[in-house]
Amino acid sequence: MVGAMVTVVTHPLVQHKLSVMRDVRTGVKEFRELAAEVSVLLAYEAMRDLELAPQTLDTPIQSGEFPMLSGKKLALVAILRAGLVMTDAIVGLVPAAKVGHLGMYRDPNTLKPVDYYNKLPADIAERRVFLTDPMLATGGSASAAIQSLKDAGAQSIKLMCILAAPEGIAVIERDHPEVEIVTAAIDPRLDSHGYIVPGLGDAGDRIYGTK
Ligand SMILES: O=P(O)(O)OC[C@H]1O[C@H](OP(=O)(O)OP(=O)(O)O)[C@H](O)[C@@H]1O
Ligand SMILES: O=c1cc[nH]c(=O)[nH]1
Ligand SMILES: [Mg+2]
Repeated sequence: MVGAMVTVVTHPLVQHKLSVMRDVRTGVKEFRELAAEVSVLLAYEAMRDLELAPQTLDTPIQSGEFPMLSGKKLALVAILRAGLVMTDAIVGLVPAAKVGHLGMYRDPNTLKPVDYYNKLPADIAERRVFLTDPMLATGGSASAAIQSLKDAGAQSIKLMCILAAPEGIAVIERDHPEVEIVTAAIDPRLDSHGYIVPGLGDAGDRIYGTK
């Protein structure tokens, strides 16, 4: 734990995979696969507090009471494009989750997020929401996405990212202090173009090969 609301997943597998993602020599296919693997490992931590309730069932040997997921249902929401690789991977762990999409790109001049799509589960107010975006840089995109979720009625939101900058964390803590952040690492700073330093480059471009 760094601040009260930020969890850095320091597991060696996560840290190793993130370092390979950072490597400029890592190609699109491997980068995308690693992003998916890291996302599942982040979800393992982000979902640590899911509720369990005992259920009676029969094993082939004997009946008994065993813990099963209970409580609020889940929603995974991707900030497009790059968050999509994360929800696609995590939904394999929690197949009953509904998946929402928020289309948003960062204007390269103003660094402000531009909305272009919003499709969320109709019952999002009743679900625990895990919002995904690999990069939390200035925090503008994630903060706007969280606001869209709140406007749609979401009550419980966790933000999952692969890499965060202190500036982005500060914006989320300022705008949405109740939102927990789960990340694989916090890098020292942003550059003058709003890129995380040392970072891993442009996540969307590295996932989809668009540069
Ligand atoms: O914290 P911020 O300063 O808002 O920056 C982070 C955003 O920038 C990237 O998306 P981008 O705008 O490149 O869109 P893309 O995913 O479609 O490539 C990234 O995936 C985040 O959504
Ligand atoms: O470093 C950064 C910052 C924003 N978006 C990215 O994809 N990478
Ligand atoms: Mg991008």
